[in-house]
Amino acid sequence: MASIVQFENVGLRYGTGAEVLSDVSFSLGKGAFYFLTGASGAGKTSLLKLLYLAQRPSRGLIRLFGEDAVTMARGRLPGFRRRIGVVFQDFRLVQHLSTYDNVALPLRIAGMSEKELDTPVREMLAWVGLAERADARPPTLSGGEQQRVAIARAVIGRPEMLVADEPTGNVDPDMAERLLHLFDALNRLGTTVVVATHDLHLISRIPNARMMRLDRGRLSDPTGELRFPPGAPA
Ligand SMILES: Nc1ncnc2c1ncn2[C@@H]1O[C@H](COP(=O)(O)OP(=O)(O)OP(=O)(O)O)[C@@H](O)[C@H]1O
Repeated sequence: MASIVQFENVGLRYGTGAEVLSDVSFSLGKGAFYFLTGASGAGKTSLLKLLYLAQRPSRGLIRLFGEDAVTMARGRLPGFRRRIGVVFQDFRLVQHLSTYDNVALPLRIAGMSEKELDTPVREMLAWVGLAERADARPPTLSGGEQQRVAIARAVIGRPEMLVADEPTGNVDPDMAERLLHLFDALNRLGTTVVVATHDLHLISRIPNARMMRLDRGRLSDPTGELRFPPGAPA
């Protein structure tokens, strides 16, 4: 399988603190589905930030979409980021835009006309159960509703890679399953998916997913040979 991401001996420290990620080496296969697990504080969000280019490593090599992401000129970063859909742990919705406009944003940035984007945006809102909340602004939405807007916005543009940080932390189990189904459908269309979660039930729902586990800043399998979850066919 061709790889879309390669990390070699990556380390990350914030400021002058101790390393929060050390000697992290792995590669992600194009079109595969990964879960990232690990205790609170193990470094999951930090690893995802490196993946979506919000953070540069303190040491090591990162290749993304076949290019060196560490030495890449700053001016090229936005173009790369547009190829990645991100569901942030704290949602980061545009507060003054409606639900509809938040979800439409990636399609507008990609140059789609209002006429073209209306149907996909409305279908996506219906899928995440927010058709009735299309005109509401984020401050009037519940945490679970905001999380669903964030997910809809991240997946609507069919990015090459989807990176999601605890994307079902604020919704009930039925909705979590529905959202996972959305990630699975996107994955079947070719998107490489990386989901950080503590939810073992969710992990068991995608039998072909591979596992990455962080333990205090280190991958529990230092060879980077990422494994299928227990009980799944190898
Ligand atoms: N901006 C920052 N500045 C300094 N230290 C940070 C920063 N962000 C994270 N850390 C530290 O890095 C370590 C890893 O944090 P990170 O958020 O990556 O863990 P996590 O596995 O995502 O945790 P959680 O499951 O609780 O979200 C923690 O010790 C945290 O305090």
